[in-house]
Amino acid sequence: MSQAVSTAAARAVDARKTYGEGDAVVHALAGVTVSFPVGRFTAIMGPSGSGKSTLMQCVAGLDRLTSGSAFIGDTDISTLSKTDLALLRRDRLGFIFQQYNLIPSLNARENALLPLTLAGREPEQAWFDEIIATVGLGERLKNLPSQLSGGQQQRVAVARALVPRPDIVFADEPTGALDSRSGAEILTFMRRAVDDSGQTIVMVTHDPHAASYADNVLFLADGQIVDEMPEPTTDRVLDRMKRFEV
Ligand SMILES: Nc1ncnc2c1ncn2[C@@H]1O[C@H](COP(=O)(O)OP(=O)(O)OP(=O)(O)O)[C@@H](O)[C@H]1O
Repeated sequence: MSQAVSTAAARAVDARKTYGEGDAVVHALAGVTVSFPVGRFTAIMGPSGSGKSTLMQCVAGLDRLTSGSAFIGDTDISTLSKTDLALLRRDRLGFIFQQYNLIPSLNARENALLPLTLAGREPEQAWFDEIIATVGLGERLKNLPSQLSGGQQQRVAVARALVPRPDIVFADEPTGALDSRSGAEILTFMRRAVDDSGQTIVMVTHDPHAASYADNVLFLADGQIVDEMPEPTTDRVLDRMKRFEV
């Protein structure tokens, strides 16, 4: 990638991840060097099994590379202990998954504040209020997850990821479980966080329309980055994905 190292919120250098051995070996990542620029929204696409989730998990410190390095800012996370990695994830990263992963016994407000509560940090009230207003949760803050629709639960998960002002938000199929309208709302919130607050977002998706909200799309195939597309549109991403199918 062309971005200077100093503007990378996260990056990977010759990242390799291997599963199994002998005849059964799988090179989930086969030497990926990539940079995720600060204040930009990057989507990762590619056929099933191309290594998208593995790349995200290894750069986000949820899994370890077999070789190569992954950095969050200037921190080489490949060398961190399990405990330091957990602290880095807690203090510097936000996560949004397809399944919202809310705590069933906590209401929407408590769920949205959970990363701060766990870190012993006080919320910045004005910022919290702004995010809650943006994602349209004001009326629902006292509801338990079971009293919310899927789209509303994902709004809570988006608020939970953004409230601590993380260096990066990693999102894995954030709209995968939502209808198209709720999905569009979630993507609009994510886009707004980048445009209005300079949030850095990295998102894995199968959906060309979801990818069109990003500033740049990276295409993976067989564990390698094979293409990228700045300023994507749904149709152009769809066309590029079709070329993987031949
Ligand atoms: N724990 C594991 N053990 C063995 N092989 C694995 C494991 N996790 C992933 N793989 C393999 O690594 C490759 C990349 O998987 P990965 O989940 O990163 O792909 P993906 O592009 O995210 O796929 P999908 O779009 O289907 O979610 C695949 O061949 C997968 O089968």
